[in-house]
Amino acid sequence: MYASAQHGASRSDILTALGDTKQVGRKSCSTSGCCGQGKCGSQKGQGDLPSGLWDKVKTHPCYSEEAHHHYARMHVAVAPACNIQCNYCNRKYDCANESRPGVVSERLSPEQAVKKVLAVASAVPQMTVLGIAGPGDPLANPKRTFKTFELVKTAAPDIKLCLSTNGLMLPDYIDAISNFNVDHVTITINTVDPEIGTRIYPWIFYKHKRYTGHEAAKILTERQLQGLQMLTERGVLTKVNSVMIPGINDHHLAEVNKVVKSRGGFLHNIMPLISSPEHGTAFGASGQRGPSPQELKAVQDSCEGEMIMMRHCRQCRADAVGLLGESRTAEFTIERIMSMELNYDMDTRKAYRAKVEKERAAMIVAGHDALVGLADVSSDIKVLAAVATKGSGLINEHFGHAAEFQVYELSKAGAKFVGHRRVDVYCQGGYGEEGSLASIISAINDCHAVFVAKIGACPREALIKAGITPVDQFAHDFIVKSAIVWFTAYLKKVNSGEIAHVQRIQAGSRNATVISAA
Ligand SMILES: C[S@@+](CC[C@H](N)C(=O)[O-])C[C@H]1O[C@@H](n2cnc3c(N)ncnc32)[C@H](O)[C@@H]1O
Ligand code: SF4
Ligand code: SF4
Repeated sequence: MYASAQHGASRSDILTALGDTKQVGRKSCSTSGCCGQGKCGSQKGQGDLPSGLWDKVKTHPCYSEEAHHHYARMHVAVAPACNIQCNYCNRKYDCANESRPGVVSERLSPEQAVKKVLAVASAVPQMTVLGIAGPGDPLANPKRTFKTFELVKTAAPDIKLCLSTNGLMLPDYIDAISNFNVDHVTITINTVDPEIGTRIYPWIFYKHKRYTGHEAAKILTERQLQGLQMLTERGVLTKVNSVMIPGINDHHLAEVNKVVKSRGGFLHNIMPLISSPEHGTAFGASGQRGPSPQELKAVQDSCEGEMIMMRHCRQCRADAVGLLGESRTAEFTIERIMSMELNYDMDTRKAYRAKVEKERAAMIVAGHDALVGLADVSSDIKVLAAVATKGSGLINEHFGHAAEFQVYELSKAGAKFVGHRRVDVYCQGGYGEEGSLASIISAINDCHAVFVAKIGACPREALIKAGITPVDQFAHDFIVKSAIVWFTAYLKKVNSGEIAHVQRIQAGSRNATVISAA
């Protein structure tokens, strides 16, 4: 969503919260994308949320794009079994360096899981959410799943609980989900047409029986939609994941979006198929490709309407820990946790959140103020910009250390987060830098600029040669504000004839640019 639509409070509320009442009456923005009341944006965004809903999502890194800069999540791998087979999933393949759904290094008992939650919560005060997302299906392992929730709810009551399911057993566990105060549920719905389902799901196991073909896909779809409706009736916020599989369901995802929206889905996360022959999946073996970033964005854009589209999913491992895009899993192995001193202090966590909220408010105000400057420039140009960040909404990563770039679309409406690109880190200790630089340039080739905290002479020169402007004058400043200020200056130069606006070419090969290997 756009900078102008990233929060549920008005600019005045924010300034008041900041204690800056002097500024409350200052001119607020009046561009087409921003009404100056925080309820703005050319499309439905979280700025349009009623405050009750905003309160539910404002510290959830997956349910709020804006929150993902500040808050972390963790998954505990307590659910090994699954009751269906997807052609893109092989849970036996594990690689500690790989971030991809279904991948885990250690499976945990509920008792180990709660110990891990307390260890992470003590060390990472920005961790707000515990999710169970496999490596199989949480509802195919109900005892382990709900035991974990029960233990965590008692030991760490300030942590939100989440689960991610294929939905087959969802209607049977709606009461348990409500009783354990699971705040957020994700259902993977790749199709609402059983015919398409036959190409994604070879079998399901339901009520002690194995089903295949059309019958299997029909049962799965009906149970998923029934479960979604039941969650909506109970007031549980539901995210729908859809894996985009070119040639199979890409043309059908707009229909999925309509159907899940009509049943009360809150957020739609269309994510790219990850498929490599070495993962040992049916799609990997058949050569089924995933979408390019441009194909993914086009489908996400086509679904943008009444339902909020999630574009910042990192397709995490089933034992992921940290901010989205950051991997701290290796710091919290069972062996290490057992020897850790736990210091789970709710007051410290609360104080940390209060500090984060102040910083967040300052960031939003800075974005609003930058939009005021943009309001005076007329143009319908849109450009993409890549950003190197370690979090907190700041440009605070060195070009050479970035393992991903966040991508923003800049237009008169503001700065809108539209995705991220995983890259090989440029600094390789003197070996292989040329190769990684070429692949980074290929991955962000559709961007006009790259915002970094610092950049060396060699990559700077190569980026300029490729037509991408390296921008380091906003080091450690807010991303959204800086991007808008840079874009305002860019438009002014284009309008005065000082520079010519050129369309950027598409980002490079699919393998170089596909989002996260999660
Ligand atoms: C590992 S699953 C665990 C939760 C549950 N079993 C499910 O499928 O919803 C978490 C998410 O990762 C997605 N996923 C698994 N393998 C994938 C792949 N190869 N490419 C893209 N998404 C994948 C699933 O579709 C699901 O939305
Ligand atoms: S439902 Fe989830 S865990 Fe089961 S096969 Fe599909 S992706 Fe894998
Ligand atoms: S997989 Fe996506 S939705 Fe799940 S925790 Fe990671 S970023 Fe959030």
